[in-house]
Amino acid sequence: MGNRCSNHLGIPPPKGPSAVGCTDFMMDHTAQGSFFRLYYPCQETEKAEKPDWVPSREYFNGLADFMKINRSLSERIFNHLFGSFKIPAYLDAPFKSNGKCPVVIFSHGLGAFRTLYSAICAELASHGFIVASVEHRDQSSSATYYFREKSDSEKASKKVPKTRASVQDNLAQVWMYYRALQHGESEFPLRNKQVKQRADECILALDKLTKINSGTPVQNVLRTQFDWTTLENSMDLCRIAVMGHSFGGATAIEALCKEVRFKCGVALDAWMFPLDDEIFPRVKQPIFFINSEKFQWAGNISRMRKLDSAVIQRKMITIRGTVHQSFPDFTFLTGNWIGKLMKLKGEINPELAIDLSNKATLAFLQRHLGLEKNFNQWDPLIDGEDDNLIPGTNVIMLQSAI
Ligand SMILES: CCN(CC)CCN(C[C@]12C[C@](c3ccc(C(F)(F)F)cc3)(C1)C2)C(=O)Cn1c(SCc2ccc(F)cc2)nc(=O)c2c1C=CC2
Repeated sequence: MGNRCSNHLGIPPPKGPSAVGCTDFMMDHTAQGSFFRLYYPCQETEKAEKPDWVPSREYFNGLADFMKINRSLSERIFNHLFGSFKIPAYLDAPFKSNGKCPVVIFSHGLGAFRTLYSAICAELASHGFIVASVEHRDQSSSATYYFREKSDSEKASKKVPKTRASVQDNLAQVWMYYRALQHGESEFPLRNKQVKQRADECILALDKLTKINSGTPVQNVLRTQFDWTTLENSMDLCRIAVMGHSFGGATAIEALCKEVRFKCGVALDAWMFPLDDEIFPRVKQPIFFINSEKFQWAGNISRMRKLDSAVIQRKMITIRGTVHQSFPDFTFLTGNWIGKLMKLKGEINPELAIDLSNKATLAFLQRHLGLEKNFNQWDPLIDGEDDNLIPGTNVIMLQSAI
Protein backbone atom coordinates (compact mmCIF):
# COMPACT_ATOMS: atom_id res chain seq x y z
CA MET A 1 0.00 0.00 0.00
CA GLY A 2 2.81 2.39 0.89
CA ASN A 3 4.46 2.91 -2.47
CA ARG A 4 1.22 2.45 -4.46
CA CYS A 5 -0.31 5.12 -2.29
CA SER A 6 2.62 7.49 -2.59
CA ASN A 7 3.07 7.27 -6.34
CA HIS A 8 -0.41 8.56 -7.16
CA LEU A 9 0.38 11.70 -5.20
CA GLY A 10 2.41 14.50 -6.69
CA ILE A 11 2.24 17.91 -8.25
CA PRO A 12 0.35 17.64 -11.58
CA PRO A 13 2.64 18.08 -14.62
CA PRO A 14 1.96 21.23 -16.69
CA LYS A 15 -0.51 20.86 -19.59
CA GLY A 16 0.80 23.49 -22.00
CA PRO A 17 2.84 22.81 -25.18
CA SER A 18 6.26 23.76 -23.74
CA ALA A 19 8.46 21.79 -21.40
CA VAL A 20 9.22 23.84 -18.29
CA GLY A 21 12.59 24.77 -16.82
CA CYS A 22 13.20 26.05 -13.30
CA THR A 23 16.11 27.87 -11.68
CA ASP A 24 16.82 30.18 -8.73
CA PHE A 25 18.12 33.74 -8.58
CA MET A 26 19.48 35.71 -5.64
CA MET A 27 20.77 39.19 -6.40
CA ASP A 28 23.29 39.83 -3.60
CA HIS A 29 24.37 39.02 -0.04
CA THR A 30 21.68 41.03 1.70
CA ALA A 31 18.09 40.53 2.91
CA GLN A 32 17.20 43.55 0.78
CA GLY A 33 18.21 41.87 -2.49
CA SER A 34 15.83 40.13 -4.88
CA PHE A 35 15.33 36.35 -4.43
CA PHE A 36 13.05 34.40 -6.75
CA ARG A 37 12.48 31.03 -8.45
CA LEU A 38 12.18 31.34 -12.24
CA TYR A 39 9.91 29.06 -14.30
CA TYR A 40 10.32 29.30 -18.08
CA PRO A 41 9.70 27.42 -21.38
CA CYS A 42 12.68 25.12 -22.00
CA GLN A 43 14.10 22.68 -24.51
CA GLU A 44 12.90 19.10 -24.08
CA THR A 45 15.71 17.49 -22.19
CA GLU A 46 16.25 14.05 -20.70
CA LYS A 47 19.35 14.72 -18.67
CA ALA A 48 18.10 17.57 -16.43
CA GLU A 49 16.76 16.35 -13.14
CA LYS A 50 13.71 17.76 -11.38
CA PRO A 51 14.46 19.99 -8.37
CA ASP A 52 13.34 19.19 -4.85
CA TRP A 53 10.04 20.80 -4.06
CA VAL A 54 11.30 21.99 -0.66
CA PRO A 55 14.96 22.95 -1.25
CA SER A 56 16.20 22.62 2.32
CA ARG A 57 15.07 21.33 5.70
CA GLU A 58 15.10 24.78 7.30
CA TYR A 59 11.91 25.49 5.34
CA PHE A 60 10.19 22.66 7.22
CA ASN A 61 11.45 24.11 10.50
CA GLY A 62 10.01 27.47 9.52
CA LEU A 63 6.73 25.82 8.57
CA ALA A 64 6.57 24.19 12.00
CA ASP A 65 7.11 27.56 13.71
CA PHE A 66 4.44 29.11 11.50
CA MET A 67 1.98 26.39 12.41
CA LYS A 68 3.01 26.62 16.06
CA ILE A 69 3.92 22.93 16.22
CA ASN A 70 7.02 21.39 17.70
CA ARG A 71 10.01 21.64 15.35
CA SER A 72 11.79 18.34 15.76
CA LEU A 73 8.64 16.19 15.58
CA SER A 74 7.13 18.12 12.65
CA GLU A 75 10.41 18.35 10.74
CA ARG A 76 10.50 14.54 10.64
CA ILE A 77 6.80 14.32 9.69
CA PHE A 78 7.13 16.94 6.93
CA ASN A 79 10.26 15.26 5.64
CA HIS A 80 8.52 11.87 5.64
CA LEU A 81 5.33 13.24 4.08
CA PHE A 82 6.75 15.78 1.64
CA GLY A 83 10.54 15.35 1.54
CA SER A 84 10.66 13.34 -1.67
CA PHE A 85 8.41 15.41 -3.93
CA LYS A 86 9.85 16.93 -7.08
CA ILE A 87 8.75 19.97 -8.99
CA PRO A 88 7.19 19.30 -12.42
CA ALA A 89 10.04 21.19 -14.16
CA TYR A 90 13.63 20.60 -15.26
CA LEU A 91 16.34 22.16 -13.08
CA ASP A 92 18.47 24.69 -15.00
CA ALA A 93 17.29 23.34 -18.39
CA PRO A 94 18.24 25.56 -21.37
CA PHE A 95 15.68 28.30 -22.11
CA LYS A 96 13.80 27.93 -25.37
CA SER A 97 10.94 29.97 -26.80
CA ASN A 98 9.74 31.06 -30.22
CA GLY A 99 9.02 34.77 -29.76
CA LYS A 100 9.12 36.98 -26.71
CA CYS A 101 7.54 35.67 -23.51
CA PRO A 102 5.01 37.60 -21.45
CA VAL A 103 6.05 37.88 -17.79
CA VAL A 104 4.28 37.10 -14.50
CA ILE A 105 5.58 38.03 -11.04
CA PHE A 106 4.06 35.71 -8.40
CA SER A 107 3.76 36.51 -4.66
CA HIS A 108 3.28 33.72 -2.07
CA GLY A 109 0.98 33.73 0.96
CA LEU A 110 1.61 34.21 4.70
CA GLY A 111 3.85 31.44 5.97
CA ALA A 112 4.64 30.14 2.50
CA PHE A 113 7.77 30.65 0.34
CA ARG A 114 8.81 30.71 -3.33
CA THR A 115 8.52 27.00 -4.22
CA LEU A 116 5.00 26.18 -2.98
CA TYR A 117 2.98 27.29 -6.03
CA SER A 118 4.74 25.27 -8.72
CA ALA A 119 1.52 23.78 -10.18
CA ILE A 120 0.41 27.34 -11.04
CA CYS A 121 3.79 28.78 -12.08
CA ALA A 122 4.89 25.75 -14.13
CA GLU A 123 1.52 25.67 -15.90
CA LEU A 124 1.89 29.32 -16.97
CA ALA A 125 5.48 28.66 -18.13
CA SER A 126 4.27 25.68 -20.21
CA HIS A 127 2.06 28.15 -22.08
CA GLY A 128 5.02 30.41 -22.86
CA PHE A 129 5.24 32.70 -19.82
CA ILE A 130 8.36 33.55 -17.86
CA VAL A 131 7.28 33.43 -14.19
CA ALA A 132 9.29 34.75 -11.23
CA SER A 133 8.00 33.40 -7.93
CA VAL A 134 9.40 35.85 -5.38
CA GLU A 135 10.59 34.78 -1.92
CA HIS A 136 9.66 37.63 0.43
CA ARG A 137 12.06 38.78 3.19
CA ASP A 138 9.39 40.70 5.13
CA GLN A 139 9.27 37.91 7.77
CA SER A 140 5.96 36.68 6.38
CA SER A 141 7.65 33.65 4.79
CA SER A 142 7.94 30.50 6.90
CA ALA A 143 11.65 30.73 6.20
CA THR A 144 14.03 32.38 3.80
CA TYR A 145 17.79 32.86 3.69
CA TYR A 146 20.55 35.07 2.39
CA PHE A 147 24.32 34.90 2.58
CA ARG A 148 26.82 36.92 4.53
CA GLU A 149 30.63 36.95 4.38
CA LYS A 150 32.13 34.76 7.08
CA SER A 151 34.16 36.61 9.72
CA ASP A 152 37.88 35.81 9.91
CA SER A 153 37.35 33.81 13.10
CA GLU A 154 34.59 31.81 11.41
CA LYS A 155 36.85 31.15 8.43
CA ALA A 156 39.52 30.00 10.82
CA SER A 157 37.20 27.89 12.97
CA LYS A 158 35.54 26.15 9.98
CA LYS A 159 32.58 25.58 12.35
CA VAL A 160 29.98 27.25 10.06
CA PRO A 161 27.87 24.43 8.52
CA LYS A 162 29.08 23.38 5.10
CA THR A 163 26.50 24.27 2.46
CA ARG A 164 27.12 24.06 -1.29
CA ALA A 165 27.68 27.81 -1.64
CA SER A 166 29.56 28.36 1.61
CA VAL A 167 32.33 25.93 0.70
CA GLN A 168 33.11 27.93 -2.43
CA ASP A 169 32.64 31.47 -1.20
CA ASN A 170 33.39 31.64 2.49
CA LEU A 171 29.74 32.50 2.85
CA ALA A 172 27.43 31.64 5.71
CA GLN A 173 23.69 31.15 5.17
CA VAL A 174 21.60 33.43 7.39
CA TRP A 175 18.06 32.07 7.97
CA MET A 176 15.15 34.44 8.56
CA TYR A 177 12.00 32.82 9.97
CA TYR A 178 8.32 33.78 10.17
CA ARG A 179 7.65 36.62 12.58
CA ALA A 180 4.49 35.82 14.54
CA LEU A 181 2.34 38.64 15.83
CA GLN A 182 3.51 39.48 19.36
CA HIS A 183 0.96 39.15 22.18
CA GLY A 184 -1.14 42.32 22.24
CA GLU A 185 0.52 43.67 19.05
CA SER A 186 -2.07 45.14 16.63
CA GLU A 187 -1.97 43.31 13.32
CA PHE A 188 -2.70 46.04 10.75
CA PRO A 189 0.51 48.12 11.13
CA LEU A 190 2.65 44.97 10.72
CA ARG A 191 0.70 43.61 7.72
CA ASN A 192 0.47 47.03 6.05
CA LYS A 193 4.25 47.53 6.38
CA GLN A 194 4.81 44.00 5.04
CA VAL A 195 2.47 44.40 2.04
CA LYS A 196 4.38 47.53 1.02
CA GLN A 197 7.73 45.72 1.29
CA ARG A 198 6.30 42.75 -0.60
CA ALA A 199 5.14 45.02 -3.45
CA ASP A 200 8.61 46.61 -3.57
CA GLU A 201 10.15 43.12 -3.77
CA CYS A 202 7.88 42.27 -6.73
CA ILE A 203 8.95 45.49 -8.47
CA LEU A 204 12.64 44.77 -7.71
CA ALA A 205 12.24 41.29 -9.25
CA LEU A 206 10.77 42.94 -12.35
CA ASP A 207 13.73 45.35 -12.45
CA LYS A 208 16.17 42.41 -12.31
CA LEU A 209 14.31 40.60 -15.12
CA THR A 210 14.37 43.81 -17.16
CA LYS A 211 18.14 44.06 -16.71
CA ILE A 212 18.58 40.37 -17.60
CA ASN A 213 16.43 40.91 -20.70
CA SER A 214 18.62 43.82 -21.81
CA GLY A 215 21.66 41.52 -21.86
CA THR A 216 23.47 43.43 -19.12
CA PRO A 217 25.42 40.82 -17.14
CA VAL A 218 23.61 40.33 -13.80
CA GLN A 219 25.21 38.76 -10.70
CA ASN A 220 23.50 35.67 -9.29
CA VAL A 221 25.05 34.71 -5.95
CA LEU A 222 23.49 31.21 -6.18
CA ARG A 223 25.67 28.58 -7.85
CA THR A 224 23.33 27.32 -10.58
CA GLN A 225 24.10 25.79 -13.96
CA PHE A 226 21.62 28.11 -15.70
CA ASP A 227 23.02 30.52 -18.30
CA TRP A 228 21.15 33.78 -17.68
CA THR A 229 22.54 35.38 -20.85
CA THR A 230 20.22 33.08 -22.86
CA LEU A 231 17.34 35.22 -21.54
CA GLU A 232 18.56 38.29 -23.48
CA ASN A 233 15.63 39.73 -25.51
CA SER A 234 13.41 36.83 -24.36
CA MET A 235 10.78 38.88 -22.52
CA ASP A 236 7.91 40.96 -23.82
CA LEU A 237 8.20 43.83 -21.33
CA CYS A 238 4.90 45.34 -22.52
CA ARG A 239 3.11 42.22 -21.31
CA ILE A 240 3.70 41.92 -17.58
CA ALA A 241 1.21 40.79 -14.92
CA VAL A 242 1.41 40.41 -11.15
CA MET A 243 -0.30 37.56 -9.33
CA GLY A 244 -0.43 36.12 -5.83
CA HIS A 245 -2.22 33.94 -3.27
CA SER A 246 -3.91 35.35 -0.14
CA PHE A 247 -1.40 37.83 1.37
CA GLY A 248 0.18 37.56 -2.10
CA GLY A 249 -3.15 38.64 -3.61
CA ALA A 250 -3.07 41.82 -1.52
CA THR A 251 0.58 42.22 -2.59
CA ALA A 252 -0.48 42.04 -6.24
CA ILE A 253 -3.01 44.87 -5.70
CA GLU A 254 -0.43 47.01 -3.84
CA ALA A 255 2.07 46.32 -6.67
CA LEU A 256 -0.49 47.35 -9.35
CA CYS A 257 -1.00 50.62 -7.48
CA LYS A 258 2.76 51.31 -7.32
CA GLU A 259 3.92 50.08 -10.72
CA VAL A 260 2.17 50.82 -14.04
CA ARG A 261 4.39 48.30 -15.84
CA PHE A 262 2.08 45.68 -14.31
CA LYS A 263 -0.75 45.72 -16.86
CA CYS A 264 -3.16 43.56 -14.85
CA GLY A 265 -3.37 41.46 -11.70
CA VAL A 266 -4.74 38.06 -10.66
CA ALA A 267 -5.55 37.68 -6.95
CA LEU A 268 -6.06 34.08 -5.78
CA ASP A 269 -8.19 34.04 -2.61
CA ALA A 270 -6.93 37.54 -1.75
CA TRP A 271 -6.60 38.56 1.90
CA MET A 272 -7.55 42.26 1.74
CA PHE A 273 -6.85 43.14 5.39
CA PRO A 274 -3.28 44.49 4.91
CA LEU A 275 -4.34 47.11 2.32
CA ASP A 276 -5.05 50.78 2.98
CA ASP A 277 -8.51 51.83 1.78
CA GLU A 278 -6.91 54.88 0.19
CA ILE A 279 -5.07 52.86 -2.47
CA PHE A 280 -8.25 51.45 -4.05
CA PRO A 281 -9.13 54.49 -6.21
CA ARG A 282 -5.48 54.60 -7.34
CA VAL A 283 -5.45 51.13 -8.90
CA LYS A 284 -6.14 51.60 -12.61
CA GLN A 285 -5.44 48.12 -14.01
CA PRO A 286 -7.83 45.16 -14.53
CA ILE A 287 -7.99 42.69 -11.62
CA PHE A 288 -9.26 39.11 -11.57
CA PHE A 289 -10.34 37.72 -8.17
CA ILE A 290 -10.38 33.90 -8.13
CA ASN A 291 -11.80 32.84 -4.76
CA SER A 292 -12.18 29.60 -2.85
CA GLU A 293 -15.58 28.72 -1.43
CA LYS A 294 -14.48 28.38 2.21
CA PHE A 295 -11.94 31.16 2.87
CA GLN A 296 -13.95 34.29 2.03
CA TRP A 297 -16.11 36.35 4.37
CA ALA A 298 -18.34 39.44 3.92
CA GLY A 299 -15.77 41.96 5.20
CA ASN A 300 -13.11 40.66 2.83
CA ILE A 301 -15.45 40.54 -0.17
CA SER A 302 -16.77 44.04 0.54
CA ARG A 303 -13.20 45.36 0.31
CA MET A 304 -12.75 43.63 -3.07
CA ARG A 305 -16.00 45.27 -4.13
CA LYS A 306 -14.47 48.66 -3.35
CA LEU A 307 -12.29 48.00 -6.40
CA ASP A 308 -15.35 47.50 -8.65
CA SER A 309 -15.30 49.86 -11.57
CA ALA A 310 -17.54 50.73 -14.50
CA VAL A 311 -14.54 51.49 -16.70
CA ILE A 312 -11.81 49.09 -15.56
CA GLN A 313 -12.49 45.37 -15.89
CA ARG A 314 -12.73 43.80 -12.42
CA LYS A 315 -13.90 40.18 -12.44
CA MET A 316 -14.58 37.69 -9.66
CA ILE A 317 -15.32 33.96 -9.66
CA THR A 318 -15.56 31.35 -6.89
CA ILE A 319 -14.50 27.75 -7.44
CA ARG A 320 -17.04 25.35 -5.86
CA GLY A 321 -15.71 22.88 -3.32
CA THR A 322 -12.37 24.63 -2.79
CA VAL A 323 -10.57 25.75 0.37
CA HIS A 324 -7.78 28.29 0.94
CA GLN A 325 -5.13 25.61 0.49
CA SER A 326 -6.53 24.53 -2.90
CA PHE A 327 -4.07 26.95 -4.56
CA PRO A 328 -0.67 26.02 -3.00
CA ASP A 329 0.94 22.68 -3.95
CA PHE A 330 0.15 20.96 -0.63
CA THR A 331 -3.32 20.22 -1.94
CA PHE A 332 -1.85 17.55 -4.25
CA LEU A 333 0.48 15.92 -1.75
CA THR A 334 -1.64 14.04 0.75
CA GLY A 335 -4.34 11.41 0.53
CA ASN A 336 -7.95 12.50 0.76
CA TRP A 337 -8.47 11.87 4.45
CA ILE A 338 -5.40 13.72 5.75
CA GLY A 339 -5.95 16.42 3.15
CA LYS A 340 -9.51 17.12 4.23
CA LEU A 341 -8.63 16.79 7.92
CA MET A 342 -5.86 19.39 7.58
CA LYS A 343 -7.97 21.60 5.33
CA LEU A 344 -5.51 21.10 2.49
CA LYS A 345 -8.25 19.76 0.23
CA GLY A 346 -11.85 20.70 -0.40
CA GLU A 347 -14.63 18.57 -1.90
CA ILE A 348 -13.53 19.17 -5.49
CA ASN A 349 -10.72 17.15 -7.11
CA PRO A 350 -7.61 19.34 -6.52
CA GLU A 351 -6.36 18.94 -10.11
CA LEU A 352 -9.73 19.99 -11.54
CA ALA A 353 -9.79 23.03 -9.26
CA ILE A 354 -6.29 24.24 -10.20
CA ASP A 355 -7.03 23.53 -13.88
CA LEU A 356 -10.09 25.81 -13.77
CA SER A 357 -8.09 28.49 -11.94
CA ASN A 358 -5.16 28.25 -14.41
CA LYS A 359 -7.37 28.32 -17.53
CA ALA A 360 -9.41 31.26 -16.25
CA THR A 361 -6.12 33.03 -15.44
CA LEU A 362 -4.74 32.38 -18.95
CA ALA A 363 -7.93 33.73 -20.56
CA PHE A 364 -7.79 36.87 -18.38
CA LEU A 365 -4.08 37.39 -19.16
CA GLN A 366 -4.71 37.01 -22.90
CA ARG A 367 -7.50 39.59 -22.72
CA HIS A 368 -5.54 42.20 -20.75
CA LEU A 369 -2.01 41.61 -22.00
CA GLY A 370 -3.21 41.45 -25.61
CA LEU A 371 -1.75 37.99 -26.24
CA GLU A 372 -2.30 36.30 -29.59
CA LYS A 373 -2.75 32.78 -28.25
CA ASN A 374 -5.79 30.54 -27.98
CA PHE A 375 -6.47 31.20 -24.29
CA ASN A 376 -9.69 33.03 -25.27
CA GLN A 377 -11.22 29.56 -25.58
CA TRP A 378 -11.51 29.79 -21.78
CA ASP A 379 -13.23 33.21 -21.72
CA PRO A 380 -16.49 31.71 -20.36
CA LEU A 381 -14.57 30.76 -17.18
CA ILE A 382 -13.86 34.45 -16.50
CA ASP A 383 -17.63 34.89 -16.17
CA GLY A 384 -17.97 31.77 -14.03
CA GLU A 385 -19.68 29.81 -16.79
CA ASP A 386 -18.87 26.27 -15.65
CA ASP A 387 -20.60 23.74 -13.37
CA ASN A 388 -17.76 24.08 -10.86
CA LEU A 389 -17.70 27.88 -10.86
CA ILE A 390 -19.86 30.57 -9.30
CA PRO A 391 -19.86 34.00 -10.98
CA GLY A 392 -18.80 36.50 -8.30
CA THR A 393 -19.03 35.15 -4.76
CA ASN A 394 -21.01 32.66 -2.70
CA VAL A 395 -20.65 34.90 0.36
CA ILE A 396 -23.97 36.39 1.47
CA MET A 397 -23.32 40.13 1.47
CA LEU A 398 -25.02 42.39 3.98
CA GLN A 399 -27.12 44.75 1.90
CA SER A 400 -24.86 47.75 1.46
CA ALA A 401 -26.43 50.85 2.97
CA ILE A 402 -28.53 52.54 0.30
C1 LIG B 1 -1.98 28.83 13.24
C2 LIG B 1 -1.26 29.58 12.18
N1 LIG B 1 -2.03 30.76 11.72
C3 LIG B 1 -0.97 31.71 11.28
C4 LIG B 1 -1.47 33.11 11.21
C5 LIG B 1 -2.97 30.44 10.59
C6 LIG B 1 -2.29 29.53 9.52
N2 LIG B 1 -3.01 29.54 8.25
C7 LIG B 1 -3.79 28.35 7.92
C8 LIG B 1 -2.85 27.27 7.44
C9 LIG B 1 -1.69 27.35 6.47
C10 LIG B 1 -1.85 25.94 6.88
C11 LIG B 1 -1.09 24.69 6.53
C12 LIG B 1 0.01 24.77 5.69
C13 LIG B 1 0.72 23.61 5.41
C14 LIG B 1 0.33 22.41 5.97
C15 LIG B 1 1.11 21.17 5.66
F1 LIG B 1 0.92 20.25 6.59
F2 LIG B 1 0.67 20.67 4.50
F3 LIG B 1 2.40 21.46 5.59
C16 LIG B 1 -0.77 22.32 6.81
C17 LIG B 1 -1.52 23.49 7.09
C18 LIG B 1 -1.96 26.46 8.31
C19 LIG B 1 -3.34 26.04 6.73
C20 LIG B 1 -2.96 30.64 7.43
O1 LIG B 1 -2.23 31.56 7.70
C21 LIG B 1 -3.81 30.71 6.15
N3 LIG B 1 -3.25 31.81 5.33
C22 LIG B 1 -2.28 31.58 4.40
S1 LIG B 1 -1.72 30.01 4.17
C23 LIG B 1 -0.41 30.15 2.94
C24 LIG B 1 0.47 28.97 3.03
C25 LIG B 1 1.31 28.82 4.13
C26 LIG B 1 2.10 27.69 4.26
C27 LIG B 1 2.02 26.72 3.27
F4 LIG B 1 2.79 25.65 3.40
C28 LIG B 1 1.20 26.87 2.16
C29 LIG B 1 0.43 27.99 2.06
N4 LIG B 1 -1.76 32.55 3.64
C30 LIG B 1 -2.14 33.85 3.81
O2 LIG B 1 -1.64 34.74 3.12
C31 LIG B 1 -3.12 34.12 4.81
C32 LIG B 1 -3.66 33.10 5.56
C33 LIG B 1 -4.60 33.59 6.50
C34 LIG B 1 -4.67 34.96 6.32
C35 LIG B 1 -3.74 35.38 5.24
